Amino acid sequence: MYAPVRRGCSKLKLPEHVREYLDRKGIWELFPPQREAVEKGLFDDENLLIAAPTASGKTLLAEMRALHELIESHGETRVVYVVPFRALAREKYEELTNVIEFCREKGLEPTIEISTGDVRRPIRELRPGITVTTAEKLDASLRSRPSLVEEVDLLVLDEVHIVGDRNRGATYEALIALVRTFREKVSLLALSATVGNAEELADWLDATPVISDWRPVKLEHRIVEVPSASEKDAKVRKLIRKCLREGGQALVFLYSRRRAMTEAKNLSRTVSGLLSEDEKKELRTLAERVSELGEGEETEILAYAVMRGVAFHHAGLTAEQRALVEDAFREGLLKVVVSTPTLAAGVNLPARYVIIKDFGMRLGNEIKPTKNEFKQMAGRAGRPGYDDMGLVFVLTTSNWKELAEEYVHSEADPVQSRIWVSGPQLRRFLLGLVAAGFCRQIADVMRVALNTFMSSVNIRPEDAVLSSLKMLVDWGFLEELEGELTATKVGHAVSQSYLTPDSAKFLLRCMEEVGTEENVVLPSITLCPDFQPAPISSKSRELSTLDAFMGGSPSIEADEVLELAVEEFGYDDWELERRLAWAEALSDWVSGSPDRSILRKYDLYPGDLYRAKDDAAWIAWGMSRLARAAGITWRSPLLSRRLEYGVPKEALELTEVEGVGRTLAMRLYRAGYHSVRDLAEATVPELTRVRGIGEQLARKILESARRLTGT
Ligand SMILES: Nc1ncnc2c1ncn2[C@@H]1O[C@H](COP(=O)(O)OP(=O)(O)OP(=O)(O)O)[C@@H](O)[C@H]1O
Repeated sequence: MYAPVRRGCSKLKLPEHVREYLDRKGIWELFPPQREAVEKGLFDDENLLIAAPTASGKTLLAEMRALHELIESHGETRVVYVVPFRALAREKYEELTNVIEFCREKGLEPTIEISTGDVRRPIRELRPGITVTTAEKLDASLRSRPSLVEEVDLLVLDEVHIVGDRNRGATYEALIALVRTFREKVSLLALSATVGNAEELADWLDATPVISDWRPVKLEHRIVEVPSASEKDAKVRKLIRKCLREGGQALVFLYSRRRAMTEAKNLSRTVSGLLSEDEKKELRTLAERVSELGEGEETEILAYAVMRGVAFHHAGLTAEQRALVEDAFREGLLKVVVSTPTLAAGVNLPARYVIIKDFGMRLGNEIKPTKNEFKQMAGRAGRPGYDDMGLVFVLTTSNWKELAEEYVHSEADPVQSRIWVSGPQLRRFLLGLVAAGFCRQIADVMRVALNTFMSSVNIRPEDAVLSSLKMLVDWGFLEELEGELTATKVGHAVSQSYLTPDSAKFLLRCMEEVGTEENVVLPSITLCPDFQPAPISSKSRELSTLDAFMGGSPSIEADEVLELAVEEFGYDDWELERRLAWAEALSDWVSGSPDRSILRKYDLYPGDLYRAKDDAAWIAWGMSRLARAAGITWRSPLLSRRLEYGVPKEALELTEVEGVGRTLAMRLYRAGYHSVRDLAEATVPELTRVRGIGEQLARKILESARRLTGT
């Protein structure tokens, strides 16, 4: 049953349940892009691409569409909501939970799940309801469960312009091509920022475009010419004071994590004088939580700034710290966030003032920001419901003023396909198609390739596909006989591990030619391209890099790994140095060295360390599968789990006990508890003698240990 929406759009008909849902959310009128989407078939099973600015209500359209399909199917539809960044998943999951709750109140039984991160634990099934996931996770899952593709009814592609991203674009594009080829009945809702070629994207997706530059809050740009860096600092402080006095919040963007941290510290002096006593009290509590969630100097500085109403935000923070900062900023408690552009790309965090401090900076071969980065950052200005206007301040010297003007007045750049220029991802995609059984013939592979964005804009994929397939055959991952393709045993293992074939080939060589002991495996991991090294310092070491990560004893094996890496990937000294520094840091990690000392020794951010150990645990797991498939004896059986938990072999067992993480496992081990059985036989008073264990935790540990040992 359809009913008109109240006020402002009387001609528009909405399904009754959608109207009720909007009523409950207090939404009485649709925004212009939303009206257009309804008129163009949001509720009529149409594929749609919505390209509109931040906060123009795209997510709400996805909620309405999902709700409608769930109600119409009596709760049976399976909606897959794909996000390009893990950080976005949590936010979307929370919003979409409202849809599921609404359906359940109507007596239906759909569920909502979030599945991101670890590709070692694939999605097993798509249940009726909504699954929020990342492109990587879904792509990896399709390798072990290809039939998942037939379970996708509605595919929501959030931030689909990320297809043009240098690092993540290829996987997103490949995934879309795969689902569209093998699930003809899928309906699509693609959401995008405003991009220069939204119509081309829509064409590719067979979707009706809804393109709008309507914003809920007006945006105004001010280009501010500043003669010197020191005057930039003074200018930022002045703007922050003005913004806060007006009751607003500010985002400051700049291009280095270290400078973001220093800037936050400096600005905290300006901001603290403008806080009320109540705010200071709440911020003290928040700062304590920040300290609990991380270690090291950066955490201390973050807590210091947070106590004064300011935070920095970048990928070096732990996921929990970032979530805390984001929530506190949304609640208005934090007044200023200083960030690298990652925040603009990945998190929905609007503010009244956006200050772009580093306009016209050379980073490598690029002038920063690029136009699309600029649009992303500027687009965060103006908080709907709080601000009448969003103000973007671009601080620049006279030589970049013209470029700033151009950015302000021009359209966003077009999205370009990355798939054919990103060799390793393309090869992973093609190998997966064959190994998972989606394609048997070269012609089948071409059929999928023709569904990529690149093909849809008339760039022919044949040459790239054929040369990549040939490489996969040469490397022993595929076999080809008269156009018929099959994956070899090792090829299957590569595909299921989700390693790129390029990394897998190198890792296999390391294992075959050098060995599989831990001292070979750790540098093999950090030297393969699937390990993406975050900034790390190696200056603390006195020995040569190679000697140092071997704990001071030079090793012929490690030298051989290094040579293979140079041969395969042509790394320069700088790249080798930092990848080897990571091998050393991870070696400290699996030896149980305290987080704090690792962070200090290598000048690391906690988020970078934890991400690196997760990636390394995945690669080690992948290596063990490759070894098995290739008939190589794997001599580091516990390494993947030790990388995950950061403990030596002897203490690993203790981490099976509930409530026992890395730090506690090491403390318990040192206190003489060497097995779960030792713990099961302990008493509460004995356990509370270990630092960090109170009575409650002691009981929990005992219970869990006794359960595990059946005593
Ligand atoms: N028609 C509406 N009336 C009032 N508020 C709305 C309406 N549509 C959406 N909103 C609210 O505006 C805010 C932004 O909407 P939404 O998150 O859907 O935008 P978006 O385009 O998805 O943003 P982003 O690109 O950052 O993800 C949300 O708080 C949402 O509830």
